[in-house]
Amino acid sequence: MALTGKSAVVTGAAMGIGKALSELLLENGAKVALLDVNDSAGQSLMESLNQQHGAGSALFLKCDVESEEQLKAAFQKTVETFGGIDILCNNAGIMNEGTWEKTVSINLMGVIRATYIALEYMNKLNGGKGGVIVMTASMAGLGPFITCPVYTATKSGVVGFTRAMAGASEVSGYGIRFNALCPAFVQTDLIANASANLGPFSHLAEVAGQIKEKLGVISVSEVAEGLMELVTDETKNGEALMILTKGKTYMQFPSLSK
Ligand SMILES: NC(=O)C1=CN([C@@H]2O[C@H](COP(=O)(O)OP(=O)(O)OC[C@H]3O[C@@H](n4cnc5c(N)ncnc54)[C@H](O)[C@@H]3O)[C@@H](O)[C@H]2O)C=CC1
Ligand SMILES: CCCCCC(=O)/C=C/C=C\C=C\C=C\[C@@H](O)[C@@H](O)CCCC(=O)O
Repeated sequence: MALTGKSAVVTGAAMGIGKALSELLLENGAKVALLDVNDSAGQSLMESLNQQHGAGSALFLKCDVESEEQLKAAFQKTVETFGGIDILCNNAGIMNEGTWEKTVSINLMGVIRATYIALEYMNKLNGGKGGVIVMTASMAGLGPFITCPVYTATKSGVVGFTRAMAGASEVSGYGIRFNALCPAFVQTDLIANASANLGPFSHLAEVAGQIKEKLGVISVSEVAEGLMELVTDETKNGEALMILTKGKTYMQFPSLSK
């Protein structure tokens, strides 16, 4: 799938991994709607991206993935501006074991909320053109990250949702591929602020540090390269791509249907 002329929506786009995903999509010729709760970071990113890639190539829309109403308005505005949606990156996420309900609401419910709204525009059965939806899950979604049980639960849920939606789409003929990025530690504010957000597991901060030391920390651009592979390779559907300092691996899972 070539990206020239394609339209993408990225949630949590103002900073960190979402910013890197948006930059690489634009570099490859897509137009990008940047959805984020952070108004000032989102506005200034849009201005700088439009200077680099041409006026109108990036559109910032203030949007909280916890709000169905804000998501619906943002998707509608994207379609009005860019003429459709070909790519959705469900990237917005937090790690906070203290405010665990919010972690579930953003990381898992936000992904499901945005996906179902996107289907209204992308699903070939509704007159859409199809496309690809990529979730930023985590390596925590593949095995337990013991210092962050709720975060682990949300990311495991995202991997399961992605793989089940991939099968449902294939069998139903939605024309949409679903894949998940599963990076280990990535150099962003999320891990910089992590020790203060461990809630009832704050006594395990040192253990989290040891796991981080063992696995190493990758850059946001390494995650964005993984996104490009999952978006452009049309054979990829229902994949969970683990990204570590030592490279990328497609995960193998037991099959329930084949
Ligand atoms: N940093 C890491 O080590 C890893 C992060 N991830 C995942 O990557 C995704 C992005 O995380 P980072 O870039 O590291 O975090 P970050 O904290 O650097 O950036 C997150 C962005 O999401 C936005 N955001 C937060 N809540 C939102 C909401 N309710 N609605 C819309 N936007 C919202 C923030 O304003 C921010 O711009 C998350 O889903 C995270 O779980 C996955 C694996 C590793
Ligand atoms: C194993 C799965 C990787 C998961 C990466 C991810 O998706 C999210 C990570 C979230 C939190 C990271 C926490 C890191 C914390 C440490 O940097 C901190 O606890 C170190 C404290 C210093 C010490 O050694 O006491």
